[in-house]
Amino acid sequence: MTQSDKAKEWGQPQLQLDALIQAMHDAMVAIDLRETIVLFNPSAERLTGVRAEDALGMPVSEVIPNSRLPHILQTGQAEINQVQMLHHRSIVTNRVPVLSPDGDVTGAIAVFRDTTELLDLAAEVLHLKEIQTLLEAIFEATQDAISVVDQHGIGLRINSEYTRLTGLSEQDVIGKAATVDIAEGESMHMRVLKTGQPVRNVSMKVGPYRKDVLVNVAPMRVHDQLIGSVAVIHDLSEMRALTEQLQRANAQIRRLATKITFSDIIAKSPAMLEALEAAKQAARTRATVLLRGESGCGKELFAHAIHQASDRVSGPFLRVNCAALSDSVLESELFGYEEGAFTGARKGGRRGFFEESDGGTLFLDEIAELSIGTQAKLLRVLQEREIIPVGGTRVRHVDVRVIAATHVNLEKAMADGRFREDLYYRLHVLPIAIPPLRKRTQDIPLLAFNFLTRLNAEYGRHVHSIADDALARLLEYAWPGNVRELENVLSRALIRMDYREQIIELRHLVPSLEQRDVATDVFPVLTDDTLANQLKRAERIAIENALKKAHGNREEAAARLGVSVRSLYYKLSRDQE
Ligand SMILES: Nc1ncnc2c1ncn2[C@@H]1O[C@H](COP(=O)(O)OP(=O)(O)OP(=O)(O)O)[C@@H](O)[C@H]1O
Repeated sequence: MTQSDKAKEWGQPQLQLDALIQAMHDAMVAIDLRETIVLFNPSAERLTGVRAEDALGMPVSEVIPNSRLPHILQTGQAEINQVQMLHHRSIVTNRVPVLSPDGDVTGAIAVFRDTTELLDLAAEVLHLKEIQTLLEAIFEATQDAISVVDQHGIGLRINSEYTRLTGLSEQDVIGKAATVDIAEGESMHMRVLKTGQPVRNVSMKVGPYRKDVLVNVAPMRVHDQLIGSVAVIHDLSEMRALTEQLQRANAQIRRLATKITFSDIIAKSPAMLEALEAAKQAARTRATVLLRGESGCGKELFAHAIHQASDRVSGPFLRVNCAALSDSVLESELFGYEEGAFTGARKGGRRGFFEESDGGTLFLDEIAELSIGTQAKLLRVLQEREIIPVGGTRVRHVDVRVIAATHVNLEKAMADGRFREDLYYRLHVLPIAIPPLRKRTQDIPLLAFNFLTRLNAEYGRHVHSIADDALARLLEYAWPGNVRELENVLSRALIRMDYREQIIELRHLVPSLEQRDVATDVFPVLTDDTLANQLKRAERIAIENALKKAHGNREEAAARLGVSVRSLYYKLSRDQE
């Protein structure tokens, strides 16, 4: 047969129909009125496992017992989309009668397809949906921020932790380039998409708040094809804050463990040298000492040094913060209690701080916080050198040197009736005033370099100097938190610095010094003082703020304050006294 003969033959409808039936993915079985199989296509062979030559001419009930085709012959009614089992496979069948042009039933035909694969697929989709729900839950529940981009570096997904950390919402990130969240550093998503390799623990700054973070990014692949990358971002500032706290606590422990002596107290200013001299003299006596000075100016340091230089050095040194405990607890802590003093579980007596420090020194910090009742008891101990434990009657003799400290204006507290006059005079035998740091700026460079030496050792750094403008800022700042604040500011500056930097610049200090706004500055210094002093301090804070806004330019600061430059210079020099 020639090609054109074949083409002609193919033009006949019957041949086309046959070819179609043979090639169909659906199985087809047809019977005549005698219920004999007259059509059995290859898909029917595949589904039933019966060869066409064995099926054709056979009664359908013998080949496919549940075909229901004889029933169709009888009823002449079609059955559409019937689900049934065939050799353990699930199939869907359409059964229709074959009608003559007159409408008589001349046979029946069944078209059926295997739906097992479809059902398996449906189950798989369901399983995938479950996995997706699970992943979504993990995605949102994790405490790490996550961002996902596609193979072109376009943002696909972020979780809510990402928004909390970076301050960027879905609107800012989804559909945008992977670089949108970078404040400092290279986009790790882009690097991973370029190299196909994961990156680990890269530090950078992200978002409008320039959050310090540590980033891990991994490529996402499906069948070896890179389809994007996923980044897990850890908040480094929280970690740093915790590390900082830990280091400070460790430093504090080390300081407590090492004995502090007068040589550890850094002093250059005449006011401080005078206070130091007074403390050295006090150490030679057994008299009660009262240390006065603002918070963080070194009162505890002085107390330690006095004890170390005294003849009680081999005895214990104990500190009680009178502000930290409630009145009743404080009394039993100070004077101890005897068995039965408390009902319930706290049975058995206990020695108080006075007994514990027998032969040594008891440092009573924040003495102005004692209630009037406890003040009376303390006065008795100071006068009689005797204590009576809470709930007890037996008097015990104690040999304790008391060093008291306060940042409160005791004269005013006395005038207000909050501090006993007799106790005031009893404590005031040897008062030592430790000046606030702003009154002794001469000490600042020396203190700063000493702290740097210690902090370098603590943080493994090599910071050796402070830039001129940074030092100038340290000198003009008001230091409401005194030496403790200076120590903290330097410590934060070191943490803020890059590991390679060795000089403290103004920018390393600015955030710490500017974080304190007027309100927090005013409160610690404006309490318990004369009106003149309070006004002076308020004025100083106003000047400080104006200088801050004028970036240290005194002419501009004077203009802002509406005073002459001369008058500003005068006020500044008066504050340095
Ligand atoms: N002259 C100084 N030389 C070296 N370090 C100092 C000096 N003054 C204070 N410091 C340090 O500053 C910090 C605060 O000092 P300290 O605890 O003695 O202050 P304080 O007046 O007792 O504070 P508070 O009233 O808040 O308890 C400490 O770490 C201390 O070592």
